[in-house]
Amino acid sequence: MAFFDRLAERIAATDSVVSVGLDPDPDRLPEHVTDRDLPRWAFNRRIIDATHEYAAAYKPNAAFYEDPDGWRALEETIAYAHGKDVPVVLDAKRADIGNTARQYARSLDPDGLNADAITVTPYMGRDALAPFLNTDAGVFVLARTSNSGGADLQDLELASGETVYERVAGMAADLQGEVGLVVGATAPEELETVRSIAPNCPFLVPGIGAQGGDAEAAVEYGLSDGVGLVNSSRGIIFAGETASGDDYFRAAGAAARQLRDRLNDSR
Ligand SMILES: O=c1ccn([C@@H]2O[C@H](COP(=O)(O)O)[C@@H](O)[C@H]2O)c(=O)[nH]1
Repeated sequence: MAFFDRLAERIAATDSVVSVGLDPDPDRLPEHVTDRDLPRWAFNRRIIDATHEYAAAYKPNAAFYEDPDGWRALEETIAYAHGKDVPVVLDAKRADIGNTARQYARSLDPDGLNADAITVTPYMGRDALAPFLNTDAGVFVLARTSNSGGADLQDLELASGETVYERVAGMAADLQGEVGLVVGATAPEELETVRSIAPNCPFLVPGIGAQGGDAEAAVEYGLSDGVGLVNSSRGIIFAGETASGDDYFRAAGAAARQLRDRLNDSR
């Protein structure tokens, strides 16, 4: 089944558009997982157990797994999320010349990492995105990112009068495939603009919680026909930082539930 149909089913089943970001920063892992064989996997497993009923998706950022043990932890994490029926968006911000992009796209293959969707960067243009598009997997194209430097290039005005991020949104909306857009909740006006350019694209909206973005705008503009994802990573997985033992993970579950409920107030 195509990614956004599966995501729609998951959103309906959980009544949630929350994407739980699995970014297990080694410097912030609780002591009781650091002595395990694969601490990031041990941590993610407990987080998934605590949050899956509120999770429309999980979003591991590849940056937190870029070493041999990390890759094993990521494989285990994705398989475990699938065991709970939760789709996984690999936030890897890939794309490259064709033969290289084809290798990156293996992250979406069942005999690769088996992620359900991936984030890609539009900077190299359409051909660099093509290898990600001819499958049922979801492809979220970075349009207007949540960091302050996102404005440096993405807000530049082109000779046509449109901004770079508007051009990216238009290009992505024209692509064939399971295409969505990444637009940060820290840029609510840009969120509204991108929604008007790409009315049928589901958005992946990071930047709420730790980055202080606008959760209400994320819901108002992030969803297309009810489908889209609003991500929080540190705000959920480290919600229990001052707690210990099982309370640590209970706090993550409570944070995911509270975010679901808060977002649902605006749906
Ligand atoms: O524009 C973007 C694109 C990606 N991200 C990623 O989302 C999470 C956000 O984490 P928080 O802890 O909720 O701030 C993280 O993996 C980022 O790399 C983003 O923030 N903004």
